[in-house]
Amino acid sequence: MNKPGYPVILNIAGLPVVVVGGGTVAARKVGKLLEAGAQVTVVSPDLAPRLQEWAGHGKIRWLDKRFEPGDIRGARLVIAATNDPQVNLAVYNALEPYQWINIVDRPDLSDFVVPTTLRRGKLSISVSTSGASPGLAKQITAELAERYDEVYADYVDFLAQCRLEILQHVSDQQQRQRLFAALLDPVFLRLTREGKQEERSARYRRLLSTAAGSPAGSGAGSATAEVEREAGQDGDSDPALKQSGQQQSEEEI
Ligand SMILES: C[C@@]1(CC(=O)O)C2=NC(=C\c3[nH]c(c(CCC(=O)O)c3CC(=O)O)Cc3[nH]c(c(CC(=O)O)c3CCC(=O)O)/C=C3\N/C(=C\2)[C@@H](CCC(=O)O)[C@]3(C)CC(=O)O)/[C@H]1CCC(=O)O
Ligand SMILES: NC(=O)c1ccc[n+]([C@@H]2O[C@H](COP(=O)([O-])OP(=O)(O)OC[C@H]3O[C@@H](n4cnc5c(N)ncnc54)[C@H](O)[C@@H]3O)[C@@H](O)[C@H]2O)c1
Repeated sequence: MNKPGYPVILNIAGLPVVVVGGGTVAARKVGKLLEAGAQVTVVSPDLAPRLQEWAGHGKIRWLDKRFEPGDIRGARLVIAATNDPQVNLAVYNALEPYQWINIVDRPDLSDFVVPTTLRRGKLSISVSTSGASPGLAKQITAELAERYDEVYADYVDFLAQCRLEILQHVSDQQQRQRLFAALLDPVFLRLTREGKQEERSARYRRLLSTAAGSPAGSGAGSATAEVEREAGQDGDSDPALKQSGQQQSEEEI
């Protein structure tokens, strides 16, 4: 890869992936593939302990043999992860045009490289140096792990739920954008961190009722009321918010 590449999150669930090699690096790649729900086959005359465990539990298919070109037939993704550059090159040469390959010792020939990824529920933070320094990518991810801690999993679920409700029930575009921006007020993260889910929810309802009351929101008023009815809560409208119609900072709310 000479260019920075095109970052994506692949939906690989249920699709066949072949990993050639059964060492430490192969085990790391397989771990991420299993998290994504891929159907993994490992081709190798031996397996690292984690791979042995997965094979023992039927989580991966193991072909106990040295690589041959027919082993990658039908795979959507292929990972060449042996410690023998000639074998890795042989895997590359066996590819069909529709197959995408990651060669762990040849980023220059690879169709894709794997970033480090920090996961917090639905939040994924991936870091890549495009092969320049995988160690640095790992270090930066460790720093981000402190800043974006486990609380973010619940916080992102909350944002997703609110966003879905707003998309379903608020038809006015400007009104939606204002609500989405207001949802990102740090107060919602703080309340999540403090375990105050009820207060968080009340504030969200207040935000909705404010939107319903503001002049720009008049077109969305009934829809917003519908969201509140469904949630079984009254909108506790906040006059300060109603007046400004702007996103409020944590101090202002
Ligand atoms: C991010 C991560 C994801 C993963 O593998 O899941 C990943 N490498 C990780 C760790 C790591 N890799 C290496 C070290 C030792 C320190 C060092 O050398 O820096 C460490 C650190 C450690 O292990 O602690 C050595 C290394 N890596 C590559 C080569 C070959 C070469 O460069 O030619 C060599 C030299 C081998 C040799 O000695 O000859 C190549 C690749 N490694 C990549 C990904 C891709 C580019 C990623 C990017 O920069 O964006 C790329 C191009 C291809 C690919 O594998 O996709 C994972 C972090 C997992 C985590 O978060 O824990
Ligand atoms: N991309 C990365 O993140 C990264 C990190 C470190 C090292 N590396 C590179 O990855 C290579 C593998 O590292 P490792 O620590 O997993 O090595 P390892 O020695 O632990 O494992 C190598 C595996 O390849 C298998 N193998 C060898 N020949 C084979 C063949 N013909 N067919 C099938 N399987 C075969 C071995 O049986 C073994 O299971 C290293 O040589 C290095 O070049 C890449």
